[in-house]
Amino acid sequence: MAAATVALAGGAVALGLYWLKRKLDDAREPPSVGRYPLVGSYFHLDEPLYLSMYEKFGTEPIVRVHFGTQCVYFFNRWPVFKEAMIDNAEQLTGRLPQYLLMHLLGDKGGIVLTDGEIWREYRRFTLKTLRDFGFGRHGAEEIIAIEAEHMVSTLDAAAGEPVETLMVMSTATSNVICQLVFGSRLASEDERFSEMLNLFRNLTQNSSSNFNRYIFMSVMPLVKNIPPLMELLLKVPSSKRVVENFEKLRMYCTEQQERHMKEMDSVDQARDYIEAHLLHQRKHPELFNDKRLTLAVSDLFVAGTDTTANSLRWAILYMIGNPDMAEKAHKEIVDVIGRDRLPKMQDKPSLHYTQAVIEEVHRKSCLAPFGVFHRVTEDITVGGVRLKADSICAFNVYSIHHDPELFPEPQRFLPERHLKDGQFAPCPHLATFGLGKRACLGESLARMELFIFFTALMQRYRFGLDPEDSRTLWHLTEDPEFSKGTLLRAPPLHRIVFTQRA
Ligand code: HEM
Repeated sequence: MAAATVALAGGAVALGLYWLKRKLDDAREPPSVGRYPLVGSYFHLDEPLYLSMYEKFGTEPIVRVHFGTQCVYFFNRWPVFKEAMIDNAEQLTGRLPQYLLMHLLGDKGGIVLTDGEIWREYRRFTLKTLRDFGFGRHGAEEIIAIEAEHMVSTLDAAAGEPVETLMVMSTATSNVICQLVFGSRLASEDERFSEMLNLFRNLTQNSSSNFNRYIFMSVMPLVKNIPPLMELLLKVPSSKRVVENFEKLRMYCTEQQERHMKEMDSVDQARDYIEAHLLHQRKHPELFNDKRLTLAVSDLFVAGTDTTANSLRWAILYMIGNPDMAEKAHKEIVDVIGRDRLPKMQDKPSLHYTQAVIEEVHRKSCLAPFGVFHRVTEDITVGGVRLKADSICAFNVYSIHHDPELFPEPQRFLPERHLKDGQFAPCPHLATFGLGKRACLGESLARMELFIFFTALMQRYRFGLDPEDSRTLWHLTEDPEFSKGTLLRAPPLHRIVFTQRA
């Protein structure tokens, strides 16, 4: 009896001390969305999280969310975001440790999820190689122009019947990556490619994967110290599905690599990313190998396909919502380019209003609302808050892009924000592609694709909603439902009528 009383009293004291410590810790820390022991903020997460964080904590520079015991610091306003990513660029180059990936592959690698020397070398190699193949120069422009021609001929063939846009746009954007990476238009030429596109989508746009992500992040710090937990995690049906999808992706990339390897003996000048890698890995086998190549290739697809495709889908929807702006952009395009040829990058400097529209699409759509999570590599201070090494950080693109001090009337779609005396003057406070050393590696390619595809569509068509769809524009652009728990803020599936202009 006495022992039980002592145990109870001991438990109560421990709980009290825990509560007191947490109160003291919390007083020194930025506000939290709320949390309970062990489960963290799970029961406080109002989805979509980017929106509830903006509505409840819009004026707070940093907000904390607890994924189980793992605290994540969200930079919620521009000054702290910039202070973190620019002033502390080197210390923000870490990523979440990928124990699961390492467990599956026996290795780490790729670009998006890795860090340290492997990331640095892969990022440098990838940027250089894609640049050599015309990333940011004529090579990529030619590839995009061919895809723009295919896109408009698909839309012309629909002859005014409603078209589901995600497939058309993502086929075009993934063909661009296919050409640079595989040297062919696989997205159109291989029947299995649409299955691959669906797998990418499952990783980024499936709201049920939110729960997985929460569990994943919550248990990761424990997995490191308790290996059987990893085995258990891999048996949960939802994580099993993610692993299976990932495996299919990996197998597909491996097949493409093997096809290239067979032809490699006769090649001393690389024609695409895979060949460049295979040649490079002969010289630097200590860092570059087949497994890491597969991961780097799937990173380029996951990061480079649906991002650009969905920005285009947003642009079309915003033009439907703002027909006067659509007419103004169309007139500018026809005045500068005419109707007889497709747009080129050389036209860009003359198309001020069109560029401002695209910039406003980036601001308003907040495509990747939390970017990709970062890990702090050594102790730093941001916004007066001490972030210890291994702290996890992210940024809330939605809060930054809807800050009324930076963007008056933030809910309005206003291309004029990015014009000065009629000239394109992009607003410097956009977080679309991230900032600093880990900013989007594909930004220049994405911008080139968006310019050519969007301008080609605006030159040729009027856009309209499917008359048989009962949903309004609000359901497709503003309804919080469709972006609950997803990594990408993509409009729900819908069809658009493309009417050729006279
Ligand atoms: C509108 C289109 C796009 C948007 C909005 C976008 C946005 C982003 C964002 C927010 C990040 C994370 C930045 C950070 O961690 O702080 C990122 C990373 C990345 N993006 Fe993009 N992206 C787009 C297109 C592309 C394309 C076309 C490619 C492919 C060539 C690409 C490849 C990557 C890669 C490889 C990373 C990881 C970089 C690293 O970790 O070092 N992205 N992107």
